[in-house]
Amino acid sequence: MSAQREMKEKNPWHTPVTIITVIGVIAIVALVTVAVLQNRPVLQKYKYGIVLDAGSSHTALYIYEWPAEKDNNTGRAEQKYVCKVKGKGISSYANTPVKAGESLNECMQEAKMQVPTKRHHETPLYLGATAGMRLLNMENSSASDKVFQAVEKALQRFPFSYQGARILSGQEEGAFGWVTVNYLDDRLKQGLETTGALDLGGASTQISFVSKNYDISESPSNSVTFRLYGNDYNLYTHSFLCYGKDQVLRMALAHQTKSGPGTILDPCFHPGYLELKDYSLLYDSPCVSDRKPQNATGTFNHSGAGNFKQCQEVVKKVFNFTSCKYSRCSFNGVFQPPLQGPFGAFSAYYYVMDFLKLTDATMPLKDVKEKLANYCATPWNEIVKQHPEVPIKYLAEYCFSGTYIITLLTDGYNFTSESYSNINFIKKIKNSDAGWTLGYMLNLTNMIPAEAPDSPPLPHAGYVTIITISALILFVLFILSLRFICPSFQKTPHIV
Ligand SMILES: O=P(O)(O)OP(=O)(O)OP(=O)(O)OC[C@H]1O[C@@H](n2cnc3c(O)ncnc32)[C@H](O)[C@@H]1O
Repeated sequence: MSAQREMKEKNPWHTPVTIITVIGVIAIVALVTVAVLQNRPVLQKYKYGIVLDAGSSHTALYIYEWPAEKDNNTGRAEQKYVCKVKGKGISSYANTPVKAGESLNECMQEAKMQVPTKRHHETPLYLGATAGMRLLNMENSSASDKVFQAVEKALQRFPFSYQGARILSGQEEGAFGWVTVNYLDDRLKQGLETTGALDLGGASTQISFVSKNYDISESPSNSVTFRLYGNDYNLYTHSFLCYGKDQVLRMALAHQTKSGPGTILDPCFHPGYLELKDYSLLYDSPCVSDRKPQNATGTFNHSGAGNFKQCQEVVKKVFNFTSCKYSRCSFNGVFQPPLQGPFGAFSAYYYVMDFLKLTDATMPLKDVKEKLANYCATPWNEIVKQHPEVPIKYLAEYCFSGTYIITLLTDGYNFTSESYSNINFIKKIKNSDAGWTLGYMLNLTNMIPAEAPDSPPLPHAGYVTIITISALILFVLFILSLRFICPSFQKTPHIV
């Protein structure tokens, strides 16, 4: 008997405190394990959406993906893939509509490879056309219908869930660009101050921003209201048709050639630049067709003078600053409330300013103008030598486009030397291109809820930490209380 008791007293595993401690530790480990495993992220599955941006200059196909179990709520849709369609925009196939459809095949085949086969049938496919088709539709609506028929036929051959092809209004283009920028920046979900959107295309340009001082009643047609994640937004947006950079170049050239001279000395092109151009091609657009001079010859010599200041004067002539029936206007008698907040400028704003190395937001406006003036004055042969990799068409136009951008922002939209520093020239936000396509898809798939989704009060790590600490505290209190209530649970055994 006494040997047995001696063994028990020597072996600490046999004391009640030890047994309770072991059981307690096992319980805590089990509790924490369950907490960790239960909340462990499950293997992610994705859903997809495809949007074709049928612009005036070209078409691009975007594939977006988002976590399958979170659509409608918390998962963020992101750009997975982009395919640039070869050739020009679909509006350029007005005389050969079937080719508009065929031009999309290569990118659509790519899309088939990019989206997992089992998701093909549930993947929505949209085509949105912008200013190129807006102009074609104005000019020749039956040609525009035929282009759409051909495009529809081509897209319906693919196994995706085809949702239609249509022309976006300028207002939609502006508003969805704004949604994209603010969605990708997580500004909508967090209810933060929003970023305005400046989009410069080939045939139209859009400005969209939220302004505290915007009285909708002054110009209801410029207002778009949203309720997103529980917040109300009253967005000002305007799209200027014909004010994309390709159409403005036509207008500037039309202005310079209006008296029908054989040669024009254009300050917006580099000294030494000389190109024989076709009058009928220049005037082949509703933006300029009414200005075609009666006695115009077949061609004209387009030569460069490379003078930024004079170029600004030429560019200013495409704007009408004289009439405004509202309290304030941008140009062409269009209402614009006071500018507010930061702005993201994308599409051609970015392509041009990036090439000119003028995207640094800290660069003062006067330095931007100075650099641009130097660039415009550089002889054409030097420019070509310095940039052998850049297509000649783009290269020839950067002086003009840069000057147009600065003139549009300052004289057109009224950005000052101070507020110019609020503009960020952006291409992508978190790997997704800035543009209207993502906002368009989010809207059509109802992926941004009007009300804020319920979210767990704590993040996963916080939840596990609190469970662990609480369990440990409870356990220590339990052991202490046992010792207090029942002195026989003392650690030192009493030997009788
Ligand atoms: O919105 P719309 O007006 O329909 O036009 P788009 O959709 O075709 O417009 P993009 O944003 O694709 O392009 C805008 C313009 O920028 C031009 N562009 C594209 N890449 C460029 C680059 O690398 N350098 C200079 N210009 C570029 C293009 O030719 C257009 O004139």
